[in-house]
Order: sequence, then structure tokens, then C-alpha cells
Amino acid sequence: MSSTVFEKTAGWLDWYQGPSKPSLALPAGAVDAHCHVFGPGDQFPYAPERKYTPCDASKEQLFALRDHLGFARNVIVQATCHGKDNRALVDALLSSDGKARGVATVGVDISTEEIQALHDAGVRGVRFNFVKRLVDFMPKADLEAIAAKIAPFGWHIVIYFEAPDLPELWDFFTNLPTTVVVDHMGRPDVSKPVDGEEFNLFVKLMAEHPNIWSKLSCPERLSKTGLKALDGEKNAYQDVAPFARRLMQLFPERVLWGTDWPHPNLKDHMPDDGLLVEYIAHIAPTAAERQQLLVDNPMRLYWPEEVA
Ligand SMILES: O=C(O)/C=C(\CC(=O)C(=O)O)C(=O)O
Repeated sequence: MSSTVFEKTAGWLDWYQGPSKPSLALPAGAVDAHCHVFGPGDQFPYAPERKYTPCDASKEQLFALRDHLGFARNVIVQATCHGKDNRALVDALLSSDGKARGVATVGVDISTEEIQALHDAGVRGVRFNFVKRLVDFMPKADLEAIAAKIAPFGWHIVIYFEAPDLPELWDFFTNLPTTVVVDHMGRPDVSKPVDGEEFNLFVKLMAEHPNIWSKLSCPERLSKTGLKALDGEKNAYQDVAPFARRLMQLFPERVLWGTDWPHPNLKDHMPDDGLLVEYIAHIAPTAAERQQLLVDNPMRLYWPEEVA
């Protein structure tokens, strides 16, 4: 799977070919609320300021995976390798028959007309990324200006950061004027206790701020000692599951889940996405919880017009 015009970052792992069919039947209308499209680079070039060059991962390949795994819809999140150029994202949204909505990355100079055009294509949020290996940070004043511009559209803000950076970013996050969705549970160090100081701070963030939601995604990125979602293993990433389970139990109306396909920047292994879906049974063991996590919550956030 090589790009025709770009050379992948050395050591890049392509996504898993021929994923298994999950034995966990997902509820009707399930939403994969965190996934990406990459290029294809010859059609939608990667951004000059990117920190990595991925393999291509097209909308057709994403939609085929959606159908194979048993999801009905996708939320496609702009990845940093495309910078503020949302053309690949918009193209995927417009080709989805209304089955995909998006989260874009924008600059402070974006106009109301440009926001409206993204909205018409299906974008419902912007992403602010605070992971140093992925982006050069935008000044907070610029992010606040973006937040003020998108808020009237009813959009939310997706934030991506690592747990050690939460104390420093706390005031900024808690002053944002919209719904805020945290990627991958704020990237806890899962070798620390689930009820320890670090993760308690994240729980406090959600407990004190009812506008803050979390994705329970990316066990394959966070796991340190868990089995991998490979070779038929349905009990993968059990060191991460208690963290996700705690949030599911405490905040059942503010959690989302996504595959993170095509899993950018994994260095160790590439999960079988079918087995990754089996992980959901460990963090949302009842059908009622899976209905909230995979259908009710993402529908409220991304397709509110369809929710009675
Ligand atoms: O896919 C993710 O959510 C995580 C990423 C990549 C990313 O966020 C991006 O490139 O925008 C990571 O940890 O490298």
C-alpha cells in the first residue's frame, strides 16, 4: 500500500489486511466515532508541515471496513498529516451518503463562509491538538478565536493531549465555550492505578464539567502489558479496559468509541480491527451500555436532527 507520490515515514505500519468479522454484534446504527482518511496522496497531498507521512487510506477503504465490522456510520477526524487542508475529509463526507460526519482542523483566519461550507459538507467540530510529536502548537489566543467563531454553528471542540499535560491545560480546556470531546481518555499512563492521582484528575475534569465528553478509544495505543488484538485474541488490552470501564460507568451519556483506523503512528503492532471491536464488550458489557456508547451518544452529538 504505497503512495504514488509520497514516501511513508520509515517504519510505518500499514493497517491490518483482512480483519476478522467481530463476534460481538454491534447495535443497529452504531457509529465509529473516531477514524481517519489519508489522501490518497496523489489526489489529496499531505501537508508540508506534517510530522509524519502515512500510507494512503481512502474513503472507499474506510467505508468497506465500516460495513465489514457492522458499523452504520463514521465520524472522520482530520489527522495532522493533512494540516488545515480539509479536502480529503470533505470529499469523504460528501461521498458517504450522509453516513459520515467530520471534525476539521482550521486556522484562525477561517471565515464564516468557509465554516458554513464545511458545515454543509457534514463537519460538526474542530480539533485542537496538543501532542508535541504531532504538531507545532497554535497560540491559545488563536484557538480561543477559533472557538468563538465555530460556537454559533453548534460545533464542538475535540482535544488531543497526553495526561501529564492536563494540569497546565486545565484552565484553557475548562473555559472553552462549546461541548468538548477528549480523544483517547486524555492518554493515561495505564501502568499507573486506575484510581490514582493522574486518572483521578481526568475523572475530576469530566465530573466538574458536564460539557466535557471522552472517547474510550485507542487501547492499542495505550496498552503496555495487555495481549494484542491479533491471532484471534478477544481479550486484548486488558490493562486499558478498567480506565475505559470507569468512564463508561461514571459518565454513560458522555462517552464515544471509535476504531482509530488506520491507526497512525503505531510502532509495535497493527491490530486486527475485528478483534478491536471485541474489546467493546469489556468496557460496555451490557447491550444498554453499548447502545449509549455506540448509538445514542454519537447520534446526539453528530446527527442531532435525527434524534427525537
Ligand atoms: O489518530 C489518532 O487519534 C492519534 C494519532 C494521530 C493523530 O492524532 C493525528 O495525526 O492527527 C497519534 O497518536 O499519533
